[in-house]
Amino acid sequence: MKIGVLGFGNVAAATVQRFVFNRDLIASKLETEIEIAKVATRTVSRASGLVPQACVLTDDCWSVVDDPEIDVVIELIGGVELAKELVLRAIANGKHVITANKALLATSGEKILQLADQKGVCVLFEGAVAVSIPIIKTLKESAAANRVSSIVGILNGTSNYILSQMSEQGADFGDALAQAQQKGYAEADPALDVNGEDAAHKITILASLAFGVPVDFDMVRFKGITEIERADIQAAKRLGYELKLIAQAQLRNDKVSISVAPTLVPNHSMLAHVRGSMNGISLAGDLFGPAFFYGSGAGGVQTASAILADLIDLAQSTRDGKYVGAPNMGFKKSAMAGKEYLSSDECSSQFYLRLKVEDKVGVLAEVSAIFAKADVSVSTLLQDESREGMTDLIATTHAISTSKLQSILPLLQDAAGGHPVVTYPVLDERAD
Ligand SMILES: NC(=O)C1=CN([C@@H]2O[C@H](COP(=O)(O)OP(=O)(O)OC[C@H]3O[C@@H](n4cnc5c(N)ncnc54)[C@H](OP(=O)(O)O)[C@@H]3O)[C@@H](O)[C@H]2O)C=CC1
Ligand SMILES: N[C@@H](CCO)C(=O)O
Repeated sequence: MKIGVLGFGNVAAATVQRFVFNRDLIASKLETEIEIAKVATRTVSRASGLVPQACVLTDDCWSVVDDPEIDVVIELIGGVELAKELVLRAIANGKHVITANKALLATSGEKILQLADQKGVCVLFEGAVAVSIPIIKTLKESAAANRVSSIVGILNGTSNYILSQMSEQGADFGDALAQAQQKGYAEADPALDVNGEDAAHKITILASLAFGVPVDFDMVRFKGITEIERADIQAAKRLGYELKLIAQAQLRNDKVSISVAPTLVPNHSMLAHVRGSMNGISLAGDLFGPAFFYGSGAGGVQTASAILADLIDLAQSTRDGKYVGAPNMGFKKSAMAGKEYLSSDECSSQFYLRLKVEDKVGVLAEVSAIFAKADVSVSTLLQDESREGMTDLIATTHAISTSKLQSILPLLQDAAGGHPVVTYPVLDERAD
Protein backbone atom coordinates (compact mmCIF):
# COMPACT_ATOMS: atom_id res chain seq x y z
CA MET A 1 0.00 0.00 0.00
CA LYS A 2 1.65 3.21 -1.16
CA ILE A 3 0.98 6.38 0.80
CA GLY A 4 1.24 10.00 -0.33
CA VAL A 5 1.39 12.74 2.31
CA LEU A 6 0.34 16.34 1.65
CA GLY A 7 2.10 18.90 3.88
CA PHE A 8 5.08 18.63 6.19
CA GLY A 9 4.12 20.78 9.18
CA ASN A 10 3.63 19.84 12.83
CA VAL A 11 1.33 16.90 12.20
CA ALA A 12 2.67 15.59 8.89
CA ALA A 13 6.31 15.65 10.04
CA ALA A 14 5.38 13.79 13.24
CA THR A 15 3.32 11.28 11.23
CA VAL A 16 6.16 10.46 8.83
CA GLN A 17 8.77 10.31 11.59
CA ARG A 18 6.66 8.20 13.98
CA PHE A 19 5.77 5.85 11.11
CA VAL A 20 9.49 5.27 10.62
CA PHE A 21 10.27 4.90 14.38
CA ASN A 22 7.39 2.46 14.95
CA ARG A 23 7.66 0.68 11.60
CA ASP A 24 8.30 -2.78 13.14
CA LEU A 25 5.36 -2.48 15.52
CA ILE A 26 3.06 -1.30 12.73
CA ALA A 27 4.26 -4.13 10.44
CA SER A 28 3.57 -6.66 13.21
CA LYS A 29 -0.12 -5.79 12.98
CA LEU A 30 -0.50 -6.00 9.21
CA GLU A 31 -0.44 -8.51 6.38
CA THR A 32 -0.05 -5.65 3.89
CA GLU A 33 3.24 -3.79 3.52
CA ILE A 34 2.91 -0.01 3.82
CA GLU A 35 5.30 2.48 2.32
CA ILE A 36 5.32 6.30 2.47
CA ALA A 37 6.15 6.81 -1.18
CA LYS A 38 5.67 10.58 -1.66
CA VAL A 39 5.56 13.74 0.43
CA ALA A 40 4.43 17.02 -1.18
CA THR A 41 4.84 20.27 0.69
CA ARG A 42 5.20 23.96 -0.07
CA THR A 43 8.64 24.43 1.51
CA VAL A 44 10.47 21.27 0.47
CA SER A 45 13.66 22.28 2.32
CA ARG A 46 11.84 21.81 5.67
CA ALA A 47 11.33 18.13 4.86
CA SER A 48 14.59 17.28 3.19
CA GLY A 49 16.56 14.64 5.10
CA LEU A 50 13.52 13.95 7.30
CA VAL A 51 11.57 11.57 5.04
CA PRO A 52 12.42 7.89 4.33
CA GLN A 53 15.21 7.45 1.78
CA ALA A 54 13.04 5.95 -0.96
CA CYS A 55 10.34 8.61 -0.51
CA VAL A 56 9.95 11.20 -3.29
CA LEU A 57 9.82 14.79 -2.00
CA THR A 58 8.08 17.41 -4.14
CA ASP A 59 6.33 20.78 -3.91
CA ASP A 60 3.58 19.60 -6.26
CA CYS A 61 0.57 18.24 -4.33
CA TRP A 62 -1.24 17.40 -7.60
CA SER A 63 1.54 14.98 -8.50
CA VAL A 64 0.56 12.98 -5.40
CA VAL A 65 -3.22 12.90 -5.88
CA ASP A 66 -2.82 12.10 -9.60
CA ASP A 67 -0.13 9.43 -9.15
CA PRO A 68 -1.65 6.04 -10.15
CA GLU A 69 0.85 4.29 -7.85
CA ILE A 70 -0.50 6.02 -4.71
CA ASP A 71 -3.29 4.13 -2.90
CA VAL A 72 -3.86 6.42 0.09
CA VAL A 73 -3.54 10.21 0.41
CA ILE A 74 -2.97 11.68 3.87
CA GLU A 75 -4.03 15.35 3.70
CA LEU A 76 -2.27 17.52 6.28
CA ILE A 77 -1.91 20.93 4.63
CA GLY A 78 -4.96 22.36 6.47
CA GLY A 79 -7.24 25.14 5.19
CA VAL A 80 -10.31 24.50 3.10
CA GLU A 81 -10.17 25.45 -0.58
CA LEU A 82 -6.99 23.79 -1.85
CA ALA A 83 -7.40 20.86 0.55
CA LYS A 84 -10.93 20.31 -0.80
CA GLU A 85 -9.79 20.29 -4.44
CA LEU A 86 -6.93 17.91 -3.65
CA VAL A 87 -9.08 15.53 -1.60
CA LEU A 88 -11.87 15.48 -4.20
CA ARG A 89 -9.32 14.75 -6.93
CA ALA A 90 -7.70 11.98 -4.87
CA ILE A 91 -11.13 10.39 -4.29
CA ALA A 92 -12.11 10.82 -7.95
CA ASN A 93 -8.89 8.95 -8.76
CA GLY A 94 -10.06 6.08 -6.50
CA LYS A 95 -7.72 6.77 -3.56
CA HIS A 96 -8.60 6.39 0.10
CA VAL A 97 -8.11 9.55 2.16
CA ILE A 98 -6.98 10.15 5.73
CA THR A 99 -7.22 13.70 7.06
CA ALA A 100 -7.11 15.62 10.34
CA ASN A 101 -8.71 18.65 8.70
CA LYS A 102 -11.89 19.35 10.67
CA ALA A 103 -12.51 22.69 8.91
CA LEU A 104 -12.57 20.83 5.61
CA LEU A 105 -14.87 18.07 6.87
CA ALA A 106 -17.29 20.40 8.68
CA THR A 107 -17.70 22.76 5.74
CA SER A 108 -17.34 20.42 2.74
CA GLY A 109 -17.86 17.00 4.31
CA GLU A 110 -21.11 16.24 2.50
CA LYS A 111 -19.58 16.74 -0.95
CA ILE A 112 -16.47 14.76 -0.05
CA LEU A 113 -18.39 11.89 1.54
CA GLN A 114 -20.86 11.70 -1.35
CA LEU A 115 -18.03 11.30 -3.84
CA ALA A 116 -16.26 8.82 -1.56
CA ASP A 117 -19.44 6.72 -1.41
CA GLN A 118 -19.78 6.81 -5.21
CA LYS A 119 -16.17 5.79 -5.66
CA GLY A 120 -16.27 3.16 -2.90
CA VAL A 121 -13.29 4.62 -1.03
CA CYS A 122 -13.01 5.54 2.62
CA VAL A 123 -12.32 8.85 4.34
CA LEU A 124 -10.89 8.36 7.83
CA PHE A 125 -10.43 11.28 10.24
CA GLU A 126 -9.72 10.16 13.81
CA GLY A 127 -7.16 12.98 14.12
CA ALA A 128 -9.76 15.65 13.32
CA VAL A 129 -11.44 15.64 16.75
CA ALA A 130 -9.84 15.42 20.22
CA VAL A 131 -6.68 13.79 18.92
CA SER A 132 -5.81 11.30 21.69
CA ILE A 133 -9.43 10.38 22.38
CA PRO A 134 -10.69 7.73 19.94
CA ILE A 135 -14.09 9.40 19.73
CA ILE A 136 -14.67 8.81 16.02
CA LYS A 137 -14.13 5.05 16.35
CA THR A 138 -16.19 5.06 19.55
CA LEU A 139 -19.19 6.60 17.79
CA LYS A 140 -18.78 4.51 14.62
CA GLU A 141 -17.98 1.21 16.30
CA SER A 142 -17.96 0.84 20.10
CA ALA A 143 -21.22 2.77 20.61
CA ALA A 144 -22.74 1.66 17.29
CA ALA A 145 -25.80 0.00 18.86
CA ASN A 146 -26.69 3.04 20.98
CA ARG A 147 -29.10 5.90 20.43
CA VAL A 148 -26.72 8.70 21.42
CA SER A 149 -28.61 11.60 22.99
CA SER A 150 -25.88 13.96 24.12
CA ILE A 151 -22.25 14.87 23.50
CA VAL A 152 -20.73 17.57 25.70
CA GLY A 153 -17.06 18.34 25.39
CA ILE A 154 -14.02 20.51 25.64
CA LEU A 155 -12.79 20.12 22.07
CA ASN A 156 -10.28 22.92 21.54
CA GLY A 157 -6.93 22.43 23.24
CA THR A 158 -5.72 25.97 22.55
CA SER A 159 -8.73 27.68 24.17
CA ASN A 160 -8.64 25.34 27.13
CA TYR A 161 -4.92 26.00 27.53
CA ILE A 162 -5.53 29.77 27.48
CA LEU A 163 -8.43 29.61 29.98
CA SER A 164 -6.41 27.34 32.30
CA GLN A 165 -3.43 29.71 32.19
CA MET A 166 -5.71 32.69 32.91
CA SER A 167 -7.52 30.87 35.71
CA GLU A 168 -4.58 29.15 37.41
CA GLN A 169 -1.60 31.44 36.69
CA GLY A 170 -3.37 34.77 36.24
CA ALA A 171 -1.84 34.85 32.74
CA ASP A 172 -2.69 37.43 30.14
CA PHE A 173 -4.80 36.18 27.16
CA GLY A 174 -2.22 37.20 24.52
CA ASP A 175 0.73 35.60 26.35
CA ALA A 176 -1.19 32.34 26.86
CA LEU A 177 -2.14 32.23 23.17
CA ALA A 178 1.49 32.82 22.16
CA GLN A 179 2.53 29.88 24.37
CA ALA A 180 -0.15 27.64 22.79
CA GLN A 181 1.14 28.59 19.34
CA GLN A 182 4.71 27.92 20.37
CA LYS A 183 3.73 24.46 21.66
CA GLY A 184 2.11 23.60 18.28
CA TYR A 185 -1.49 23.42 19.58
CA ALA A 186 -2.96 26.33 17.62
CA GLU A 187 -4.28 26.39 14.07
CA ALA A 188 -2.22 28.18 11.40
CA ASP A 189 -4.86 30.92 11.87
CA PRO A 190 -5.37 30.93 15.67
CA ALA A 191 -8.54 33.01 15.30
CA LEU A 192 -10.25 29.67 14.52
CA ASP A 193 -9.26 28.41 17.99
CA VAL A 194 -10.23 31.43 20.05
CA ASN A 195 -13.44 32.38 18.22
CA GLY A 196 -14.95 28.95 18.82
CA GLU A 197 -14.99 27.94 15.16
CA ASP A 198 -12.57 25.03 15.49
CA ALA A 199 -14.62 23.51 18.31
CA ALA A 200 -17.74 24.14 16.19
CA HIS A 201 -16.16 22.25 13.27
CA LYS A 202 -15.46 19.32 15.58
CA ILE A 203 -18.88 19.14 17.23
CA THR A 204 -20.53 19.32 13.77
CA ILE A 205 -18.64 16.18 12.77
CA LEU A 206 -19.48 14.39 16.04
CA ALA A 207 -23.19 15.29 15.74
CA SER A 208 -23.30 13.74 12.29
CA LEU A 209 -21.64 10.53 13.51
CA ALA A 210 -23.85 10.36 16.61
CA PHE A 211 -27.26 11.25 15.20
CA GLY A 212 -26.94 10.22 11.53
CA VAL A 213 -27.62 13.78 10.34
CA PRO A 214 -25.77 15.32 7.37
CA VAL A 215 -22.72 17.43 8.24
CA ASP A 216 -24.16 20.97 8.29
CA PHE A 217 -21.88 23.63 9.71
CA ASP A 218 -24.41 26.40 8.96
CA MET A 219 -26.69 25.15 11.75
CA VAL A 220 -24.11 25.52 14.53
CA ARG A 221 -24.20 28.51 16.88
CA PHE A 222 -20.72 29.31 18.18
CA LYS A 223 -19.00 31.86 20.38
CA GLY A 224 -15.38 31.81 21.50
CA ILE A 225 -13.29 32.98 24.42
CA THR A 226 -12.00 36.33 23.16
CA GLU A 227 -14.37 38.40 25.31
CA ILE A 228 -13.82 36.48 28.54
CA GLU A 229 -12.61 38.75 31.35
CA ARG A 230 -10.71 37.62 34.42
CA ALA A 231 -13.59 39.04 36.51
CA ASP A 232 -15.88 36.32 35.11
CA ILE A 233 -13.34 33.53 35.66
CA GLN A 234 -13.02 34.69 39.29
CA ALA A 235 -16.78 35.16 39.80
CA ALA A 236 -17.44 31.68 38.37
CA LYS A 237 -14.91 30.23 40.85
CA ARG A 238 -16.63 31.99 43.77
CA LEU A 239 -19.90 30.40 42.73
CA GLY A 240 -18.32 26.90 42.47
CA TYR A 241 -17.77 26.74 38.70
CA GLU A 242 -14.99 26.81 36.09
CA LEU A 243 -15.51 28.85 32.94
CA LYS A 244 -14.79 26.53 29.97
CA LEU A 245 -15.36 26.58 26.21
CA ILE A 246 -18.02 23.88 25.89
CA ALA A 247 -19.24 22.26 22.68
CA GLN A 248 -22.59 20.48 22.86
CA ALA A 249 -24.71 18.38 20.52
CA GLN A 250 -28.06 17.29 21.92
CA LEU A 251 -30.92 15.26 20.49
CA ARG A 252 -34.25 16.13 22.17
CA ASN A 253 -37.66 15.00 20.90
CA ASP A 254 -35.93 14.07 17.63
CA LYS A 255 -34.68 17.66 17.22
CA VAL A 256 -31.01 18.60 17.19
CA SER A 257 -29.17 21.42 18.89
CA ILE A 258 -25.45 22.09 18.29
CA SER A 259 -23.57 24.93 19.96
CA VAL A 260 -20.23 26.13 21.26
CA ALA A 261 -20.02 28.75 24.01
CA PRO A 262 -18.06 29.72 27.09
CA THR A 263 -20.04 27.96 29.82
CA LEU A 264 -19.94 27.72 33.62
CA VAL A 265 -19.14 24.11 34.49
CA PRO A 266 -19.85 22.94 38.07
CA ASN A 267 -16.73 21.94 40.00
CA HIS A 268 -18.06 18.45 40.62
CA SER A 269 -18.23 17.81 36.85
CA MET A 270 -15.30 15.97 35.29
CA LEU A 271 -15.20 18.59 32.54
CA ALA A 272 -14.28 21.23 35.16
CA HIS A 273 -11.04 19.31 35.76
CA VAL A 274 -9.92 19.15 32.12
CA ARG A 275 -6.94 21.52 32.15
CA GLY A 276 -4.31 22.84 29.76
CA SER A 277 -4.43 21.47 26.21
CA MET A 278 -6.34 18.36 27.31
CA ASN A 279 -9.80 17.56 25.93
CA GLY A 280 -12.73 15.84 27.65
CA ILE A 281 -15.94 14.43 26.21
CA SER A 282 -19.04 13.31 28.05
CA LEU A 283 -21.25 10.99 26.02
CA ALA A 284 -24.69 9.63 26.82
CA GLY A 285 -26.35 6.73 24.99
CA ASP A 286 -29.36 4.59 25.78
CA LEU A 287 -27.39 1.37 26.25
CA PHE A 288 -24.00 2.30 27.66
CA GLY A 289 -25.31 5.08 29.93
CA PRO A 290 -22.97 7.96 30.69
CA ALA A 291 -19.30 7.74 29.66
CA PHE A 292 -16.42 10.19 29.97
CA PHE A 293 -13.34 10.35 27.72
CA TYR A 294 -10.17 12.30 28.51
CA GLY A 295 -6.95 12.81 26.54
CA SER A 296 -4.63 15.21 24.72
CA GLY A 297 -6.52 17.64 22.51
CA ALA A 298 -3.71 18.88 20.31
CA GLY A 299 -0.08 18.37 19.36
CA GLY A 300 1.78 16.98 16.36
CA VAL A 301 2.78 13.59 17.82
CA GLN A 302 -0.63 13.02 19.44
CA THR A 303 -2.35 13.69 16.11
CA ALA A 304 0.16 11.43 14.34
CA SER A 305 -0.97 8.64 16.67
CA ALA A 306 -4.57 9.00 15.41
CA ILE A 307 -3.51 9.23 11.77
CA LEU A 308 -1.31 6.15 11.98
CA ALA A 309 -4.16 4.27 13.71
CA ASP A 310 -6.38 5.19 10.73
CA LEU A 311 -3.66 3.95 8.40
CA ILE A 312 -3.43 0.63 10.24
CA ASP A 313 -7.24 0.32 10.19
CA LEU A 314 -7.23 1.01 6.45
CA ALA A 315 -4.54 -1.58 5.76
CA GLN A 316 -6.29 -4.18 7.95
CA SER A 317 -9.74 -3.56 6.47
CA THR A 318 -8.97 -3.35 2.76
CA ARG A 319 -9.70 -6.30 0.45
CA ASP A 320 -8.64 -5.99 -3.22
CA GLY A 321 -8.35 -2.22 -2.79
CA LYS A 322 -11.88 -1.85 -1.28
CA TYR A 323 -12.33 -0.72 2.33
CA VAL A 324 -14.64 -3.16 4.13
CA GLY A 325 -14.75 -1.39 7.52
CA ALA A 326 -17.61 0.75 8.92
CA PRO A 327 -19.28 3.33 6.61
CA ASN A 328 -17.51 6.70 6.55
CA MET A 329 -20.02 8.33 8.96
CA GLY A 330 -21.03 5.16 10.78
CA PHE A 331 -24.51 5.08 9.18
CA LYS A 332 -25.35 3.72 5.71
CA LYS A 333 -25.71 6.63 3.29
CA SER A 334 -29.38 5.72 2.73
CA ALA A 335 -30.07 5.91 6.49
CA MET A 336 -28.60 9.41 6.98
CA ALA A 337 -31.41 11.95 7.26
CA GLY A 338 -31.76 15.61 8.18
CA LYS A 339 -33.59 16.50 11.39
CA GLU A 340 -35.20 19.71 12.61
CA TYR A 341 -33.04 21.98 14.77
CA LEU A 342 -34.29 23.31 18.13
CA SER A 343 -35.30 26.99 18.02
CA SER A 344 -34.08 29.48 20.66
CA ASP A 345 -37.53 29.21 22.32
CA GLU A 346 -37.00 25.49 22.71
CA CYS A 347 -33.42 25.75 24.07
CA SER A 348 -33.27 26.44 27.78
CA SER A 349 -30.46 26.73 30.27
CA GLN A 350 -29.50 28.29 33.56
CA PHE A 351 -27.58 31.51 32.90
CA TYR A 352 -24.84 33.49 34.62
CA LEU A 353 -25.08 37.28 34.36
CA ARG A 354 -22.72 40.04 35.44
CA LEU A 355 -23.80 43.70 35.41
CA LYS A 356 -21.63 46.67 36.24
CA VAL A 357 -23.89 49.05 38.18
CA GLU A 358 -23.63 52.21 40.24
CA ASP A 359 -23.35 51.26 43.92
CA LYS A 360 -26.44 53.16 45.11
CA VAL A 361 -29.58 52.47 47.10
CA GLY A 362 -32.26 50.70 45.10
CA VAL A 363 -30.14 49.23 42.31
CA LEU A 364 -30.47 45.68 43.60
CA ALA A 365 -34.25 46.12 43.89
CA GLU A 366 -34.41 47.48 40.32
CA VAL A 367 -32.55 44.47 38.95
CA SER A 368 -34.61 42.04 41.06
CA ALA A 369 -37.80 43.67 39.74
CA ILE A 370 -36.69 43.07 36.12
CA PHE A 371 -36.19 39.37 36.85
CA ALA A 372 -39.48 39.12 38.75
CA LYS A 373 -41.53 40.91 36.07
CA ALA A 374 -40.16 38.56 33.38
CA ASP A 375 -40.90 35.57 35.62
CA VAL A 376 -37.21 34.67 35.77
CA SER A 377 -36.36 32.81 38.93
CA VAL A 378 -32.96 33.77 40.37
CA SER A 379 -30.77 31.05 41.85
CA THR A 380 -27.93 33.24 43.22
CA LEU A 381 -27.45 36.99 43.50
CA LEU A 382 -24.18 38.50 44.74
CA GLN A 383 -22.89 42.02 44.97
CA ASP A 384 -19.14 42.49 44.62
CA GLU A 385 -17.01 45.02 46.53
CA SER A 386 -17.58 48.62 45.52
CA ARG A 387 -14.80 50.31 43.50
CA GLU A 388 -14.99 54.04 42.75
CA GLY A 389 -18.76 53.99 43.26
CA MET A 390 -19.30 51.04 40.90
CA THR A 391 -19.93 47.39 41.71
CA ASP A 392 -20.57 44.10 39.89
CA LEU A 393 -23.89 42.32 40.43
CA ILE A 394 -23.51 38.64 39.73
CA ALA A 395 -26.57 36.45 39.26
CA THR A 396 -27.39 32.94 38.15
CA THR A 397 -30.90 32.09 37.02
CA HIS A 398 -32.86 28.88 37.11
CA ALA A 399 -33.48 27.38 33.64
CA ILE A 400 -35.02 29.85 31.18
CA SER A 401 -35.29 29.86 27.39
CA THR A 402 -32.60 31.64 25.38
CA SER A 403 -35.30 33.90 23.93
CA LYS A 404 -36.44 34.95 27.42
CA LEU A 405 -32.84 35.83 28.31
CA GLN A 406 -32.60 37.93 25.14
CA SER A 407 -35.82 39.75 26.08
CA ILE A 408 -34.55 40.94 29.50
CA LEU A 409 -31.02 41.89 28.43
CA PRO A 410 -31.93 45.41 27.18
CA LEU A 411 -33.72 46.13 30.51
CA LEU A 412 -30.74 44.91 32.52
CA GLN A 413 -28.41 46.96 30.33
CA ASP A 414 -30.50 50.07 31.08
CA ALA A 415 -30.26 49.32 34.81
CA ALA A 416 -26.48 49.04 34.31
CA GLY A 417 -26.39 52.57 32.89
CA GLY A 418 -25.77 51.24 29.37
CA HIS A 419 -22.80 48.99 30.31
CA PRO A 420 -23.02 45.67 28.42
CA VAL A 421 -24.32 42.74 30.46
CA VAL A 422 -22.06 39.68 30.45
CA THR A 423 -23.98 36.39 30.11
CA TYR A 424 -22.85 32.79 29.89
CA PRO A 425 -24.88 29.57 30.07
CA VAL A 426 -24.41 27.23 33.01
CA LEU A 427 -23.87 23.58 32.07
CA ASP A 428 -27.01 21.52 32.51
CA GLU A 429 -26.08 18.85 35.05
CA ARG A 430 -28.14 16.30 33.12
CA ALA A 431 -25.96 16.93 30.06
CA ASP A 432 -22.69 16.04 31.78
N1 LIG B 1 -1.47 20.92 15.25
C1 LIG B 1 -2.38 20.16 15.88
O1 LIG B 1 -2.30 19.92 17.09
C2 LIG B 1 -3.49 19.57 15.08
C3 LIG B 1 -3.74 19.89 13.76
N2 LIG B 1 -4.79 19.32 13.10
C4 LIG B 1 -5.02 19.62 11.71
O2 LIG B 1 -3.97 19.04 10.94
C5 LIG B 1 -3.72 19.83 9.77
C6 LIG B 1 -2.25 20.25 9.75
O3 LIG B 1 -1.98 20.99 10.92
P1 LIG B 1 -0.48 21.40 11.31
O4 LIG B 1 0.46 20.33 10.93
O5 LIG B 1 -0.55 21.85 12.71
O6 LIG B 1 -0.29 22.65 10.36
P2 LIG B 1 1.09 23.31 9.91
O7 LIG B 1 0.76 24.71 9.54
O8 LIG B 1 2.16 23.05 10.90
O9 LIG B 1 1.48 22.48 8.59
C7 LIG B 1 0.88 22.67 7.34
C8 LIG B 1 1.81 22.10 6.30
O10 LIG B 1 1.16 22.17 5.03
C9 LIG B 1 2.02 22.87 4.12
N3 LIG B 1 1.19 23.63 3.19
C10 LIG B 1 0.35 24.64 3.49
N4 LIG B 1 -0.20 25.10 2.35
C11 LIG B 1 0.31 24.36 1.34
C12 LIG B 1 0.16 24.37 -0.06
N5 LIG B 1 -0.62 25.26 -0.66
N6 LIG B 1 0.83 23.46 -0.80
C13 LIG B 1 1.66 22.58 -0.21
N7 LIG B 1 1.86 22.53 1.13
C14 LIG B 1 1.20 23.41 1.88
C15 LIG B 1 2.84 23.80 4.99
O11 LIG B 1 3.99 24.18 4.29
P3 LIG B 1 5.00 25.33 4.83
O12 LIG B 1 6.03 24.57 5.60
O13 LIG B 1 5.50 25.99 3.62
O14 LIG B 1 4.19 26.26 5.70
C16 LIG B 1 3.12 22.89 6.18
O15 LIG B 1 4.15 21.99 5.88
C17 LIG B 1 -4.71 21.00 9.85
O16 LIG B 1 -5.86 20.67 9.13
C18 LIG B 1 -5.04 21.08 11.34
O17 LIG B 1 -6.30 21.65 11.58
C19 LIG B 1 -5.61 18.40 13.70
C20 LIG B 1 -5.41 18.04 15.00
C21 LIG B 1 -4.35 18.59 15.79
N1 LIG C 1 -5.92 23.86 17.19
C1 LIG C 1 -6.56 22.67 17.62
C2 LIG C 1 -5.72 21.49 17.26
C3 LIG C 1 -6.40 20.17 17.55
O1 LIG C 1 -7.49 19.98 16.70
C4 LIG C 1 -6.79 22.75 19.11
O2 LIG C 1 -6.16 23.59 19.76
O3 LIG C 1 -7.59 21.99 19.62
